Amino acid sequence: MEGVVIKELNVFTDERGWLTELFRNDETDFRPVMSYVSLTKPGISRGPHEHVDQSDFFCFLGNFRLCLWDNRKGSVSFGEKFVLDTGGKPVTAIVPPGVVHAYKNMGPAEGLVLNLPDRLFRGQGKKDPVDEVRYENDPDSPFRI
Ligand SMILES: Cc1cn([C@H]2C[C@H](O)[C@@H](COP(=O)(O)OP(=O)(O)O[C@H]3O[C@@H](C)C(=O)[C@@H](O)[C@H]3O)O2)c(=O)[nH]c1=O
Repeated sequence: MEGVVIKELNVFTDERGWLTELFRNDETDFRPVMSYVSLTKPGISRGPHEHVDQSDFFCFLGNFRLCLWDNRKGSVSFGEKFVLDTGGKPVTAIVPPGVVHAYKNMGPAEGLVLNLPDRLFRGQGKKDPVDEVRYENDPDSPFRI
């Protein structure tokens, strides 16, 4: 899908556990301005959401299904749907504005998702409206996970 970047991370495992790099500014032009982490319980979804100006940089740590819908009228992939099952592998996904996104924890355990978006949530000093269209409570929405 145009502008979406999915990357399966290179995991270094040893007797203590594992380590993986999430972000390097020599590998992408993407420039995060904040980060947060959320925990999602088994069987639970977050989204679908769409941003007007913000791109998200998600990192999935758990067994997640990511669904994307291209809602950008000028895009070559307008109307396309994309589904990725991480299968428990750490995966990052850059999701541009206008691409509707949702994810669901498909596994039996709690899962973590980090996000390094390129806009501040509610702007400088949290004074602005949230840049987000939320579809999860819209019964007429075509976006269903
Ligand atoms: C996203 C965010 C939320 N919050 C707060 C607001 C609220 O009280 C609580 C939970 O926020 P939300 O309900 O927005 O969380 P959530 O529904 O998980 O929102 C996220 O969903 C995924 C699918 C995305 O698309 C992300 O961009 C983001 O919108 O955390 C922050 O303080 N900072 C943040 O950056």
